[in-house]
Amino acid sequence: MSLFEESLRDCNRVLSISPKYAKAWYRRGKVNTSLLNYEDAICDLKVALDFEGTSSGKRQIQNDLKLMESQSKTESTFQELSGKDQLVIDELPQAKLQCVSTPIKGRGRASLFDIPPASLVHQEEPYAAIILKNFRDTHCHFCFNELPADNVPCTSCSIPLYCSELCQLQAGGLISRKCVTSKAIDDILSGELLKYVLKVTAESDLDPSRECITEHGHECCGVNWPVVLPTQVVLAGRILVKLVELKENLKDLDLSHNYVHLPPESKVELHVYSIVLIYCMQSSYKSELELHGATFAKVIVLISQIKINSMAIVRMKYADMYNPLNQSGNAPLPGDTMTNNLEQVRVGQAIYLSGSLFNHSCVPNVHAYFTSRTLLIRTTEFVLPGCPLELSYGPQVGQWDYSNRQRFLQDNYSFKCECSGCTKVNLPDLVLNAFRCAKLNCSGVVLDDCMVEHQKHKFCHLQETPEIHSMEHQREVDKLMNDEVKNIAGLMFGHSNYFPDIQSGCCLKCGYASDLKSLHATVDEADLIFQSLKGAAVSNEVYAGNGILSNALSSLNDLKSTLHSYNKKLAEAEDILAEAFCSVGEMQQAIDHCIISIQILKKLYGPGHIALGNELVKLSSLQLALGDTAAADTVYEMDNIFSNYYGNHAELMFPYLRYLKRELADGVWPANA
Ligand SMILES: C[S@@+](CC[C@H](N)C(=O)[O-])C[C@H]1O[C@@H](n2cnc3c(N)ncnc32)[C@H](O)[C@@H]1O
Repeated sequence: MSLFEESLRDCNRVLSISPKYAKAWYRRGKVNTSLLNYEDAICDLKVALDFEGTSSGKRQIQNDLKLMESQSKTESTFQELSGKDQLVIDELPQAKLQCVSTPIKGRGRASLFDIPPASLVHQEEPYAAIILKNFRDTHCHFCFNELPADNVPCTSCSIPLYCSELCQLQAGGLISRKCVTSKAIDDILSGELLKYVLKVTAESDLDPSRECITEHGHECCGVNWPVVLPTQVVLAGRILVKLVELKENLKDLDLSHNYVHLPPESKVELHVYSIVLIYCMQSSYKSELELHGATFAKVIVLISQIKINSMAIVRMKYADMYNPLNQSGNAPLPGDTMTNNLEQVRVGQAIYLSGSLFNHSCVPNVHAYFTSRTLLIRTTEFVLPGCPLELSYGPQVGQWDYSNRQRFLQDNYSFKCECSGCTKVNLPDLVLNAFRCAKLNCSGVVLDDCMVEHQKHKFCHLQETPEIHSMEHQREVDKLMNDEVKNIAGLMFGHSNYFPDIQSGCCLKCGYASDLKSLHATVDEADLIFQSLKGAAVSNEVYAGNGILSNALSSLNDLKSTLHSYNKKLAEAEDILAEAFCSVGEMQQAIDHCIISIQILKKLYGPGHIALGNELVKLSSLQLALGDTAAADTVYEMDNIFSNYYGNHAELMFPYLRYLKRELADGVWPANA
């Protein structure tokens, strides 16, 4: 079944009960050979040899040992790809931060000194965390990594599942394994082999200084209420338990909350949930959480604090082909392409007390990610002293337009975003969903009703304080290298007194009026065609002759004559075409469309943004498959982006980076190169 890690743990369990069991050592050696852990495999076989009682058994082990010793000299690709030792990262935040406060955003984090890009500025374990309902059966309830086949359940209620006894123990569970003492085996083994056996059969790798938390303890007494209550309410329960256990029941977590901004029906809901939660917790904490108004009020505030301060713990989801270290343990074959989308999935929800002091920006200068349940925050650009460090709570400029970002932040966090991306005019917001001017040779922007409304809002801001903003706008404009965009922007912001009269359907550059209804109809029609092409590409139903590709190409032309050249829909259409051409083996066409998609995204996000990293993975993979030497530059660019956002953790988070770099270094090109 190729479940090598699981087999290894089974062997360990057997050996902790019966440390002299030669067959289990022999099996362990075989499993370690499959995992290419030759050093351990050789030790396993040596121990097996010492414990083996029969001469035929000893002969067999000796033969295997010889074979393994010669095998271990030839290092394999897979060993390098999965070499976990090389992925152990020991890095602590270096930069000094300060807490600042502004009237609009409240408290926030800022730099004290210059901080170079890719610096780790924050690292924190959660105060409390919980797995999301959809992942209860697939991910470890403590570390949130994917569960192996031999998962370990909670010792009392068997509902939460853990990936190892270590996680079970840290989540407050008990383990039953006995510790093997040297007395039991030192009549046979000595020296290095004795140490090796004791290490393998040790009770657990738990560092005694590490905190063990009764994260779930109170929930398993009686009815399984966490399945029924919303995640945020269960998380509130876990925080209460922690406060009680630390004898700090009355302490306020000092986090901001949105209770006053909530509509009446949401307030009522909060009151009901707080009563239900306290009742549920009575079986474990009757005396600490009394049924009276003060306790309910505390829980109401706590849940509203969780609403705006908790963070989603995310994991990357790869299509099988993407992951060089997939279940089967096979690296992708040379020529395998990685054109599917990489998806981020939210597996858990947690409260990080200091991490929640980072405010939001739609043009963030720091990036948050997670290893296990640890929050890590890294700068993505050079930060000057005193500059606020702001991460994105979800939406970013280039990804969504102004109105969608504002709506998301209002709905989920109850605030009106006042970041620089939302208060200053920026070109991505202008072109992201824009149409193109229908007049010949005009490259102007045409906005529809709702886009006009939002751009007007920003221009009002601009009109109020033109002298402060003009320099900023000039810088914005300079950042964009493309002449066409420079023209549009120059026309709009070039003269400080110029305030264009933005009208829906009219070109901002020449004033020519377009028929918005027919523009929308063309886009809707093309949308349908591209969605069906996408579906066909995913299910491998695109064939050179079935017309679906030529249909999509003609829709692409329609889109090009309707949408502004940097409209995001064009990037998406080019991306779908790249995937479809790849699925029919037309690699050069796939590369060409992929490159155009990336060019558009660069205009929207700016070069070096992580959104481009994923696209560059696709491009480099296609280029490597075709033996295109441009792959070297693409891999270099991709590597820079991932290193900027994930520092030393880049290859740990995205194992295929190592594979792509290695393929490039080895020059593993297909025959037609
Ligand atoms: C997680 S807290 C951040 C810390 C918070 N400023 C404090 O004083 O505790 C999120 C809250 O900060 C404020 N905030 C964060 N980013 C903001 C932004 N870009 N614009 C306006 N308010 C913001 C909002 O009140 C939001 O609900």
